[in-house]
Amino acid sequence: MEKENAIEVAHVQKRFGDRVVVHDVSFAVRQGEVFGLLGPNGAGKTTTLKMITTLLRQDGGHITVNGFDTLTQPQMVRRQFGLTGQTATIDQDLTATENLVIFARLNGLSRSAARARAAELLASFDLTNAANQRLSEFSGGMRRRLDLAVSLIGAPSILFLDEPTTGLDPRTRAQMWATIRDLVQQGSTVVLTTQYLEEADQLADRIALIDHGRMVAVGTPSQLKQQIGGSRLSLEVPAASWTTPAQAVVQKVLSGPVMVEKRTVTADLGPDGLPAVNTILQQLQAAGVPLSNFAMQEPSLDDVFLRMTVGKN
Ligand SMILES: Nc1ncnc2c1ncn2[C@@H]1O[C@H](COP(=O)(O)OP(=O)(O)OP(=O)(O)O)[C@@H](O)[C@H]1O
Repeated sequence: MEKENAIEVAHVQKRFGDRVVVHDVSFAVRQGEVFGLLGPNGAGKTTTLKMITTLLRQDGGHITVNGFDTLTQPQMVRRQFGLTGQTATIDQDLTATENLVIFARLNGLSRSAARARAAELLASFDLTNAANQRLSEFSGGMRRRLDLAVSLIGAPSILFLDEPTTGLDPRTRAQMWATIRDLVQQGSTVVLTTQYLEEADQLADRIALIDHGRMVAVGTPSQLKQQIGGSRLSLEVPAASWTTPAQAVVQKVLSGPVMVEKRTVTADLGPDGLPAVNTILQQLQAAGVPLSNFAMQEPSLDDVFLRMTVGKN
């Protein structure tokens, strides 16, 4: 059976004064997936997230979260999710346990249930040893993990992570990724915004690419990569004199442009893919063109990002 979408955003628009910062954006987030909102600075990611989480009202279009409308049922919508990126709401002078207990009590848990939930979350975020440490003594990575723990107190089915690993070192970032993957394994739906393409590539099942308030593309990381031309073929010949015959063979098989730089011939494979590579290799052999190196490279999300977005004016 087809699962209901966790979030539906339909033709949403947002203006600040006369300036339209989100134009007719539509997408759906499926239950249990990690959905990445990606785009350059000022693209409208945070504004979109704020509308979904009822912190801002859209000027046009509809948004539902687990079937509840953000404009007419905002309280029901708020019960569906946890939100991180709100470290400001955490008290620096209190310990990790005290902070978690306060949030758990605010979520309606009894004193003993709140303490139990705090201990459970500290354990799952590897913070048990820091349970009685004040947050002012926490490192950036520990704080980020506690922030995520706080957002999970109410066991939400949807989690919004606004740039969850900005400013973290590579090891701590990898730990956060593992934590997020665990949450998804347990059935959570995650929407994350990120500036890190690698993060989107690592975590997101699907990505919406936003630029200047418009949706530029939506799809799995590999669909987005294919949209900008599929894999790239790169052939290196042992001497510069071989580049012309090698280029001629590649040009005969592929329709797009073939580039030559020193002893290397490169071209986008386009939709022809592997069969074209086979033909090229056979024809090179038949023409007696030797190769010193051969590579096929998938475009990176960086390539997608750079080709599909313009960024700030
Ligand atoms: N309250 C506001 N009033 C006026 N303009 C705003 C307001 N909030 C955001 N904007 C503008 O809307 C545009 C989109 O901002 P938004 O914060 O959604 O972008 P973003 O994609 O999250 O960018 P970043 O990656 O830099 O966080 C920006 O040009 C921003 O200056």
